Amino acid sequence: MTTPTPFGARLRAAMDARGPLCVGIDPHASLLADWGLGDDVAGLERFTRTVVEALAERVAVLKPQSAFFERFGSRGIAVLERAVADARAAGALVLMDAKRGDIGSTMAAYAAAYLDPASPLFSDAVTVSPYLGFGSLRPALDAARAAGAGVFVLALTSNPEGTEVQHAVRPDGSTVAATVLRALKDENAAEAAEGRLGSYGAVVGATLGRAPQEACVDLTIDGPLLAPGIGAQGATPADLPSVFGPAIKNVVPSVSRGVLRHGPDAASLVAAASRMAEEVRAVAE
Ligand SMILES: O=C(O)c1cc(=O)[nH]c(=O)n1[C@@H]1O[C@H](COP(=O)(O)O)[C@@H](O)[C@H]1O
Repeated sequence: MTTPTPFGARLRAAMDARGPLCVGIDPHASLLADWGLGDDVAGLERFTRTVVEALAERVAVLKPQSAFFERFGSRGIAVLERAVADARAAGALVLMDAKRGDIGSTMAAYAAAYLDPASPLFSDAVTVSPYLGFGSLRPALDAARAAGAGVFVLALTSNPEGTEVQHAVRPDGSTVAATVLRALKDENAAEAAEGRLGSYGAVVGATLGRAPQEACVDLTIDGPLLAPGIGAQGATPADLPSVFGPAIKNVVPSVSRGVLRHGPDAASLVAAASRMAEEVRAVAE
């Protein structure tokens, strides 16, 4: 059996070739309505197919938000499966935004769902939540390594409520977020030693302003940093340097509604993503 190319290396190649932008596929009911589509499986299917056809050959990463598919039950999941396969076939990396988190034995089942190449929902990477303890994520971390896939762990999220958990201080004086980031750096050590981007990423909101730099949060995890919050949540690409400092070279800026609101016209979606990619390029260089 051949060893799969690690996710971090595949992501770096995609970022170099296409720019680092991630576009989220978040079929909100309000967006379906704005696009003239029904809030039903047919509308979901049309919305998703339009986004994948417009962007999967262009952007580095597409990030379907599982919740918007789950709300339609098994037929929604079928649309999600198809989107994952079509997007990957067109050359985009698929980051499944599922934010799973559970005890280790259940996490193993989530890993089987998203990180086992035999699964219909197998994705290049998945988002997970570390709030049952970073160690509970071990089955996902191990499954990702075996499959050449990646894991993005919530560290400093874009929403204002996140601070009550993430900024909590542990008995050793470090914050919960810093502990998560340090654990990710350890996971990435082997790939970093070979000079490669690690496969274990952190989620750090683009909305945080200078807070991480002022608090001296160490974002040098040797892996990718997913930065959601651009667009509808108020952040812009121009905010990225002050949030991330020198770690900006590993940032994957993520936008959903800020691009999706330009649909349903495919050319308008492409133009919106291109504008965003250009703004990102201007600040990341
Ligand atoms: O993991 C995520 O993608 C994520 C983490 C975070 O801290 N904040 C955040 O907004 N997200 C997701 O990123 C997307 C943001 O969507 P927009 O606000 O429309 O760009 C949603 O799918 C959120 O679930």
